[in-house]
Amino acid sequence: MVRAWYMDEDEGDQRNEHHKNPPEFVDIEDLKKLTGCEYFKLNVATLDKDNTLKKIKDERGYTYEDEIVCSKECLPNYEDKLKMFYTEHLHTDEEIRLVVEGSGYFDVRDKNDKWIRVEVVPGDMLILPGGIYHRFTLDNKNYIRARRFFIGEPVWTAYNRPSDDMDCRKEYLQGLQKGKSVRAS
Ligand SMILES: CSCCC(=O)/C(O)=C/O
Ligand SMILES: [Fe+2]
Repeated sequence: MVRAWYMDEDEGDQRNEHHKNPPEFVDIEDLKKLTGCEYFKLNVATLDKDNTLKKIKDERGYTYEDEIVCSKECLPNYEDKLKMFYTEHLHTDEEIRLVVEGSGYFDVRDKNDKWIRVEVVPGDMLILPGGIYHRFTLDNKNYIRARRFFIGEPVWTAYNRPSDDMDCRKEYLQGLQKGKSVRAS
């Protein structure tokens, strides 16, 4: 099962786990309520043979798909990209990632603006709603390979915080208050 926890305030190495003392874990139902993030566990070995991924894609309208590899060797402008990923930002649309190899951390702000760290490993499909403030970092193993999905033509634009006046941000916050799942704007 995916692991998620509230982060400490330590400014040290972003690739460490950053647990509070004592650790405060967040289960998947609470993650959804607190952030609007959705999660599916898939079997990487049978991904293209079983119907689970296809069903999710069809139901959610994901028509675009590609793959990203984050490693020194494979990611052009590696250092700059990683800095960009770890700068708090939002997107107008969902950010959908399915990890197929390696691992990393997505940090998402909860409804009280606290950081929750979500550890992603192979088989984890994490869906961040449009309008949520978040960031991503590799862990100490420095490698992740993930499939990215999108509804229609992909838009990767990141809007750094503060972007509170954006419609997608306002809609996200309204949806969160009503306890609704928030999707793309
Ligand atoms: C594992 S995917 C790399 C991170 C990324 O694509 C992104 O947009 C972070 O916000
Ligand atoms: Fe992002």
